[in-house]
Amino acid sequence: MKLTLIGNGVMAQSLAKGLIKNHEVEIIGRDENKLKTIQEKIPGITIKILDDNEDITDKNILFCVKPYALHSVSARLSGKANMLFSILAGTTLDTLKKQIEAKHYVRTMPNVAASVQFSTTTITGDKEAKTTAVEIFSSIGKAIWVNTENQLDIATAIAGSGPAYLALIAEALADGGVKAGLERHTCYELVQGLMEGTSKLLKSNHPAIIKDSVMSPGGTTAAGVSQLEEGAVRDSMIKAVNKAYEKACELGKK
Ligand SMILES: NC(=O)C1=CN([C@@H]2O[C@H](COP(=O)(O)OP(=O)(O)OC[C@H]3O[C@@H](n4cnc5c(N)ncnc54)[C@H](O)[C@@H]3O)[C@@H](O)[C@H]2O)C=CC1
Ligand SMILES: O=C(O)[C@@H]1CCC=N1
Repeated sequence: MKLTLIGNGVMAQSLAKGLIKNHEVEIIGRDENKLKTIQEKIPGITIKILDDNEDITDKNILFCVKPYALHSVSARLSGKANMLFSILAGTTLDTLKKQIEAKHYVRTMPNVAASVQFSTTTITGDKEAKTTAVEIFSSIGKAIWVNTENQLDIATAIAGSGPAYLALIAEALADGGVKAGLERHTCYELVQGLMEGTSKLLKSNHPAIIKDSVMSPGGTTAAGVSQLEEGAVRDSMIKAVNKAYEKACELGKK
């Protein structure tokens, strides 16, 4: 299937890198230099500068611009697309329908791990497009269909923004090791392995069981965990997800 990405930013590039393995991919953007660099980095991709009257008739569009750019970019599009897959945080199906013509509308929330085919993507929208949407996003990781846009906004706060939270934790853990005297490259190697191993365990174990199994009475983990509790790490995580969800709702009202 041919997919046309509109936007040449971070997320469009992450998606293009992953999707090119199984699809024909075209990327339309406003920055010629960036497009040329993308073509060098992703062999096989087609690049195109966004016209003032960009014909999207019958195309399958992945809309990848910032939410605030929706109006200005959609004003430059003409014709009726086949499927419109939006990745815009918060932006509702109703808003998309008012701005861009398409036969089917789908909201998706992938993440940057799309570039390594490990995105966790939440999807909702026209039921007629469900099979195709799940197929496309399964080719770049895990695809989860939800029934409401509210669920997608909550998922945005976990898996869309989530790589930033986990990267922040990874960096902080490494900083802790450096403070204690271990070389930084070794700390990053440890953290990378730790994240990968824990992710594998999480596939078949409840988080509380993993935590309990590591925490020996009077041991190192109990000492570390009690410090995390003092820093209100759990509470901060819960609040972070809720703040991000509120922001997605706020973006949807603009
Ligand atoms: N960065 C991430 O991890 C994720 C981002 N998203 C969503 O993806 C979308 C894009 O985000 P990023 O790639 O991070 O942003 P970015 O700033 O890297 O890319 C935005 C793109 O929009 C284009 N653009 C902006 N205004 C334009 C205009 N007036 N005319 C033509 N092109 C215009 C820019 O040139 C750029 O190609 C956002 O809507 C965001 O909510 C969704 C999931 C994850
Ligand atoms: O920060 C944002 O708004 C976008 C949506 C999810 C990840 N990045």
